[in-house]
Amino acid sequence: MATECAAGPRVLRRDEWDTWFDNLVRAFGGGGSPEERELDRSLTEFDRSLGVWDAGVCVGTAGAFSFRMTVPGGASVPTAGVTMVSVAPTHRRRGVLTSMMRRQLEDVRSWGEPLAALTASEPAIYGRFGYGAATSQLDAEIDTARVALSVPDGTDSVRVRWAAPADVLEACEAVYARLVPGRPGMLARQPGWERVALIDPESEREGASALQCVVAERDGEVTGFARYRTKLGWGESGHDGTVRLEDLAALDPASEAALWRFLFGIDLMTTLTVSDRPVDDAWQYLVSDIRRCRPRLRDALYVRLVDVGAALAARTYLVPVDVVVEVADDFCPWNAGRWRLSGDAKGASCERTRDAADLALSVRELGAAYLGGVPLTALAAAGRVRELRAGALAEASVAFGSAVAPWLPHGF
Ligand SMILES: CC(=O)SCCNC(=O)CCNC(=O)[C@H](O)C(C)(C)COP(=O)(O)OP(=O)(O)OC[C@H]1O[C@@H](n2cnc3c(N)ncnc32)[C@H](O)[C@@H]1OP(=O)(O)O
Repeated sequence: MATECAAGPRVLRRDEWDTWFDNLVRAFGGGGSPEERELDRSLTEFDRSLGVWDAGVCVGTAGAFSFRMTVPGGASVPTAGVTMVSVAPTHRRRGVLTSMMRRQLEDVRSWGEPLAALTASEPAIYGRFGYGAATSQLDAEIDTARVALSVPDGTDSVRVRWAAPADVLEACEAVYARLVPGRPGMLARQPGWERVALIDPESEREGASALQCVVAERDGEVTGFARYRTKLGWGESGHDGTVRLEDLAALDPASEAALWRFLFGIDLMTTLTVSDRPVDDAWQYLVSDIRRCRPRLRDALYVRLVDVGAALAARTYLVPVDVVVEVADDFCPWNAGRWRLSGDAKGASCERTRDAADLALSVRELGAAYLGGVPLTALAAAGRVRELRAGALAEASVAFGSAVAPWLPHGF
């Protein structure tokens, strides 16, 4: 009965983790390998995890990793990485999730973290809690037998070397760390998270090989890496294998191109599948036939401004902007009202004001636009942003942009 959960969400104790996690596994329909379970246990931040209990049985789970996320301008902003959300099938649609989201956002605010972010199992769930879809991911299925790649000057000076993923992890992490400040949405690596990339249970491979790795090197220095799998296939006309890219990062265009050239050219493979890539990923501009790459977009990172003033002041703006925004936020009423945002490419301030509003929007739209991946003009065209002073929409929309597409390289 709903009344038995009246105590509401409370912080998870260490000795409760197994039953708490079992609820999560059941809610997701089962699955997961022992390796992944142990990794999830080690990454759980107990004092930031909530459970709901009914007559001694766990019926609700939610966690909030302590991440730092890059925002436009390059600042690394404390961000609650909302995760492991589940409600027992026996207790759904009674407000258990709502109670956890309410408690969690109050906690995040009290920790002084201006942002919360998540990837959603279903896009319909989190808008009501003020999360906006802020990034898209690019997926593609590239016909490498027919699509050619033209690489930039300097590519031949990059050496591509095979390596066991664990042996080069440190060098790959160094590449990742150098890229983090340059792209909104990227997360600074927290201790333990480097292991996520190496978890490779056979049960999750779907018939493909174990994880492979190549590094790009110039003058003995690692300048990029790609992790991938191969799956051999034979059709009536011969080989028909697939390369499945898991992860790729590079510090310069030639290293990037060298890695893509390697992936396009593996013998016996005719398809390269890529997923979770940034929408401005470089390979799209190297290929001879983008149509045969079958690119697709999907919603990826959802962002919630937990403290509107601090969040808007933490990023920079592509062009000078001075606007008053009227924010609606029923779920976190401390954000509601008018804010004057003044900023440029060097910095910004965002303070409460009694001045007349130039734009009106909900905190969900602000979350969608925050990383610069969704134009305010597009949201206005959908009726989600209202312009109250002529010219304010164009001014703010350009200012909120990002020179580099925001991207979350991995889920959490
Ligand atoms: C960040 C992450 O971890 S994402 C993972 C989320 N978890 C899952 O997908 C696991 C499987 N699903 C579940 O565990 C549950 O269905 C949950 C967590 C999605 C929802 O939990 P519930 O306790 O049923 O949600 P709650 O009762 O608070 O619902 C609040 C509102 O959201 C709506 N809602 C809840 N789930 C969904 C959904 N999947 N799709 C659409 N609407 C939904 C409800 O209808 C309700 O709407 P209302 O306020 O208009 O009445």
